[in-house]
Parts: sequence; structure tokens; C-alpha cells
Amino acid sequence: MLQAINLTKQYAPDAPPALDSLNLTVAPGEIFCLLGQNGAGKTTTINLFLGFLQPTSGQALINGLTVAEHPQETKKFLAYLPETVLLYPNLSGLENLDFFASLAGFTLSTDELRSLLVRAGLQAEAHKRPLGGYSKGMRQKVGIAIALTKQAKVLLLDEPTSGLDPKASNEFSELLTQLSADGTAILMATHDIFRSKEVGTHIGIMRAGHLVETLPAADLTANELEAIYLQTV
Ligand SMILES: Nc1ncnc2c1ncn2[C@@H]1O[C@H](COP(=O)(O)OP(=O)(O)OP(=O)(O)O)[C@@H](O)[C@H]1O
Repeated sequence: MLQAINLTKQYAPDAPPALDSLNLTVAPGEIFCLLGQNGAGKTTTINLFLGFLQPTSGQALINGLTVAEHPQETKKFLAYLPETVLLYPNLSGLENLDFFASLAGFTLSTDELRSLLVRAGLQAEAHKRPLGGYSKGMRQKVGIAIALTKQAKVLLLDEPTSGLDPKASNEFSELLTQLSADGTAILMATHDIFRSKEVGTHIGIMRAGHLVETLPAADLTANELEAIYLQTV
């Protein structure tokens, strides 16, 4: 479970807060999609949960532990997928996964590594090819497989489907739905209103550091969500 309590971040004393008193809870099995224009504070929110940033005030909690006070313990519950996953181009997908899994403390057999790549949607014929020849969507799938390795209780995603084609994006949504059904709490920053509606259980709309709307996704059509978004930002 993931919780923000009056979470605030001001990058400079004379600047307005990039995030202002955010209150948010993402329970196991929920997918909370954060929408908002460029600069609204979505990445700042994710970076506070990751412990990459210290809050100016308020708290980011993961499974009841404050990230600022328990940076190592909270990271054990987390997996993170950024917009662009940084991997080694000369290694294959399989070798990249093996390397990052071992960095995270997991020793997996080739069969286990392959089944994680398949679960992430990467076709078997690509597993042994150098990653330098992969498309963005294929690299993103290796990133997903790395995140799956940790069997994390909380998944943080920052525009993970940006640049993916509709089929890859759809497969990604299906995977998120499966993970949430297994009890993972998911927070995803995105610009994709349609996917948010498809995959999200809750939709939050941010404007200038404030979470101005929180909506249950089931109550809305994608068109209604788009109309609310356009009125809000
Ligand atoms: N390291 C930083 N130093 C100073 N200001 C920053 C820093 N990072 C972000 N900001 C500012 O904080 C505000 C929120 O930025 P943030 O990256 O969280 O927005 P975002 O909603 O993720 O935007 P995008 O959709 O473009 O990714 C912006 O005004 C941005 O300029």
C-alpha cells in the first residue's frame, strides 16, 4: 500500500511548490493513474515515493513506512519503470534481465528468466538478440520483466507507455491488470487518458502541484474523462 500525507515538495525557497499537500492512498489491487499537463508534479510525486527526493514537508509511506526514514526497507517493496529504461545495448534481453535480477539479489535459471520475458510480452526469438537492435517497446518489455523479478507489492510507473504502439500499449495494460489482480498497488503517471480509463481503478488529475480531482474510473467513459480533464487542467 502506498500513501501520501500532506506530501509537499518545493525545489527552491522562492519557487512555488512543485507538489502541494498531496493526500493519496493506493491500496493493494488498485491502479491509480495520475494525469496532468507537463510540469503538474507527477514525476515529483513518483520520485518522492522512490526516495530520489526528500519532501519539504509531509510524508510518503510505503506499507506504512515513511520513505524518508526507511529508504532501504521501502525500496524492497517497490519496482519502478521509467519512461525510458536504461539497459546495456551489447547484451541480449536475457543477459540484461539476468544482470539486473542479480543486482536485485535474485539468481534465476535461464528458464525462469525466459518465462519472465515471455510474461512481459517479449517474443522468444528476441531473447538472445543484442538489445541494441530492439524497438522501444521491446526494451520496455525487458524493463517490465526486471520489475516482475522483484515480485514487488508496489509498482511505480512514469509514462511507461509513451512511444509504444497501440498493441504493445494494450498488452502492457493487460499485464498491469493481472498484477493488480494479484494484489499489487500501482501508481502510474501518464498522458494517456484512454489507457487510464481502460486500466485504472482511480484517476487523479493534477494541476500546478495540486491533485484537483480523484475519480473512480468505472464511473466514466473515456470521453467523459477527457472532458473533465480538459476542464480541469
Ligand atoms: N530538479 C528540479 N529542480 C527544480 N524544479 C524542478 C525539478 N524537477 C521538477 N521541477 C519543477 O517542478 C514542477 C513539476 O515537475 P514534474 O517533473 O514533477 O512534472 P510532471 O507532471 O511530471 O511533468 P511531465 O508531464 O512533463 O513529465 C515543474 O514546474 C518543474 O519545472
